[in-house]
Amino acid sequence: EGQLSSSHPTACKPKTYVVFLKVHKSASSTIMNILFRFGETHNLTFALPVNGASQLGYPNYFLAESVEGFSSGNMSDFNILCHHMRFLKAQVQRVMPSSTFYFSILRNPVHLMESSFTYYKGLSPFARARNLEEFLSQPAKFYNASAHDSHYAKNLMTFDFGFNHNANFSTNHTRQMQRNIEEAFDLLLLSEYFDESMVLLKEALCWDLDSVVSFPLNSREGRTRAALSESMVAKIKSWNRLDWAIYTHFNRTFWERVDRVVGRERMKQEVRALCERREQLAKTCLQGGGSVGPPEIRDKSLAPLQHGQARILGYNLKAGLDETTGRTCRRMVTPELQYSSALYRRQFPWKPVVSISLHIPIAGAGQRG
Ligand SMILES: Nc1ncnc2c1ncn2[C@@H]1O[C@H](COP(=O)(O)OS(=O)(=O)O)[C@@H](OP(=O)(O)O)[C@H]1O
Repeated sequence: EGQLSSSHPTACKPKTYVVFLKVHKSASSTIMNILFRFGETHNLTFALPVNGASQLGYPNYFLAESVEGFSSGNMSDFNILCHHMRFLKAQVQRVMPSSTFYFSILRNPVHLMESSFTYYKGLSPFARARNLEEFLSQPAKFYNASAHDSHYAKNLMTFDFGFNHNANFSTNHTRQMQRNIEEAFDLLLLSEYFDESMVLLKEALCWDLDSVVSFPLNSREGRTRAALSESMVAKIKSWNRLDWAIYTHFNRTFWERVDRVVGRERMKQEVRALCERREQLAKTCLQGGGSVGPPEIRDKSLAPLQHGQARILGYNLKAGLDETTGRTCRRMVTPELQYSSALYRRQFPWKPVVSISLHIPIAGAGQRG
């Protein structure tokens, strides 16, 4: 256990009321794992989707009633809300206390869309396009703005934050969105600067380094990643103009915050410490020290959901770990659906778990929770 903990004395008090808007395809599953572990090890209560579902009513707007225990009034003190939702603050505030810390993460829309295309290839906007290049050459041929799953193909971040992903671009409109997000959230992170983001997060939450160390989850194998030409990059930016405006704005405020809160020099040191800790844990926990493709995953309870044309990597744990180390390591590599079900069983042992439902809609099958 000594090998696994590194605690620093701190003057602040760790925050334990947290909302994380889990924006799709933005490293959000890795952050969710961090929150799951912190909540589980500190005995906190999660605002989990009703009936053990994997999302909070998505793609419909979030409703307090989609949280298990809320309607019945059996449960009134929720600490962490972090499953996929379409954000609606007024509803979230019905569940969470006013002192709650709100944060989310953004990703460069170019990479986000490339990831989304591969992962959601079966959905209606993408199903008929042979590849992303073909989709981008004639989006109008494939994209129907009123399709129930259209947001996966356009301005996905805008949609997840609760705005209209098909709205026309105007500077006024994007300013308004940025302002609304700024008012609703205490911290916006960036997937491209994941480690710097974790440093900002631990500072803001007053958590220690070990609480924010993670292994990347939900990562695709390199060969399912499409190369993007300059012209494709330009097309993705203009197709996702609202997302681009949000991303560039919060990219700027991110670095302003780094300068204000941490400073570049200390940031470098903190990131180094985080990387060292991750490498140390990888050596301790992981067979081969890193991720493996789906067929190589031996323990099927640790296999991540495979979807669309993406091949999602997973991990094998080293054999012979002692009990405490094994438990810590296992938590770090447990995929979202399995971990979420385990938390549901822990919180509602008397309720039957219906099934581990897919967290993505199937084309033509309507909306799923
Ligand atoms: N630590 C870290 N740093 C940077 N990027 C990371 C990290 N962890 C996960 N990822 C990448 O995030 C993508 C998956 O995002 P999500 O987990 O949000 O997807 S999902 O919407 O919940 O299915 C997925 O992107 P793609 O591989 O491009 O598909 C992951 O590789």
